[in-house]
Amino acid sequence: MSRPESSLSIALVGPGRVGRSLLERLQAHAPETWQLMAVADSTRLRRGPIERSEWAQPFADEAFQPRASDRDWQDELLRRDGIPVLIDASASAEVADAHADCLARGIHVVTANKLAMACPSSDWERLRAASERSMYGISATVGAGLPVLDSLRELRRAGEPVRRIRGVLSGSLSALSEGLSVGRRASEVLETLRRDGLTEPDPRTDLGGLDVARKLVILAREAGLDLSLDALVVDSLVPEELAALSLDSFLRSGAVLDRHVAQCVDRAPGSGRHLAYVAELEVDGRACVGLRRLDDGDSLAQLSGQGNRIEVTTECYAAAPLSIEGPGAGLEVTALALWRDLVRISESVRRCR
Ligand SMILES: NC(=O)C1=CN([C@@H]2O[C@H](COP(=O)(O)OP(=O)(O)OC[C@H]3O[C@@H](n4cnc5c(N)ncnc54)[C@H](OP(=O)(O)O)[C@@H]3O)[C@@H](O)[C@H]2O)C=CC1
Ligand SMILES: N[C@@H](CC=O)C(=O)O
Repeated sequence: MSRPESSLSIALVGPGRVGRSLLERLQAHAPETWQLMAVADSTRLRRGPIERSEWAQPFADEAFQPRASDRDWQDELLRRDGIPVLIDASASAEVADAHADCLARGIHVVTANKLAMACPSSDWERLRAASERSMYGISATVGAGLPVLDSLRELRRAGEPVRRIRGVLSGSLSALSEGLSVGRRASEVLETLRRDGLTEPDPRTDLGGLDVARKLVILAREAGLDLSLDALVVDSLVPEELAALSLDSFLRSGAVLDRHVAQCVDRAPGSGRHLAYVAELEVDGRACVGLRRLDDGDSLAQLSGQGNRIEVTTECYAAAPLSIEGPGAGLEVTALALWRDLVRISESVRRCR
């Protein structure tokens, strides 16, 4: 006998490229019992319940207000009968800071935003403890939903210690490395990647290695290893003189970027003919991310497009690492990862009834 769907009361923060893709999916496929109770961007708030026909365009009419306190709509989510869920599809530190509070108050959180999971060590214990109170869906934060975080969590629960993680963790840098290998200019490749929704809102977060560093911290934490951003060696592809410019000025500085990236390519460690931006973590805590020249036989040299590959070495997976490969960025795969976490919350609540 099929049981009724759980009713979810959803608030979505960050209806940008990823957020809109998810809203379209929700509008088309969410069970009737799911309600959209709030949508907020950096300045606007639309309170619900919102008519389903308007989910994909929540700010299309004037039915929104300036965004003030989030506490009000969070309180309302908690007062409703449905299961309260916050979806964070922003890249905002302010929204990330609210994850631990929401989880501690009984609001489940589903996020594409990596900032909370990659927080400083001093904040980590609080977030970890809060995520035992409510469900924390983080599948979208690494590999755009490739099943790597689930695998690491299961290895940890099974008592199988992780010794090493190595991989290509950025879809945009994977595609950039491929473009550079065949002689394309960095600025030209970057423009296409931005248009296709593969970069961070500010692509310097990708080029500077910070996005990859955050993902490595998230992988390490999910594997039960102690790593924080300040312990990582990060090789940046962003020239210093472009680091503090406004986004528009940075995007107009293609020639400077191209010269700098060409120097980074010349200086990249290794002797092979394949370029890749590689993340490495050893069990003793040594961790680095940077551009490398890889030999033909290297498994990471075989990637194309926005391909990611994550290799996990454990005692059982010693001779050959556990390897997970697939597209590591993209609006639809990321929205699908968020959707899968929502379905997981809905099903797990249904099972507990
Ligand atoms: N693209 C991809 O392949 C993947 C992306 N992600 C993650 O998805 C997230 C979203 O990326 P993307 O959709 O490209 O980003 P966008 O810039 O397109 O959208 C970001 C959204 O967040 C909103 N926002 C910004 N600051 C705040 C704030 N303080 N409070 C509420 N909303 C805010 C923006 O609103 P406003 O317009 O008002 O600023 C906008 O609606 C990022 O964290 C990214 O790392 C994760 C995996 C893969
Ligand atoms: N900008 C990121 C998107 C996913 O996290 C990437 O390039 O991998």
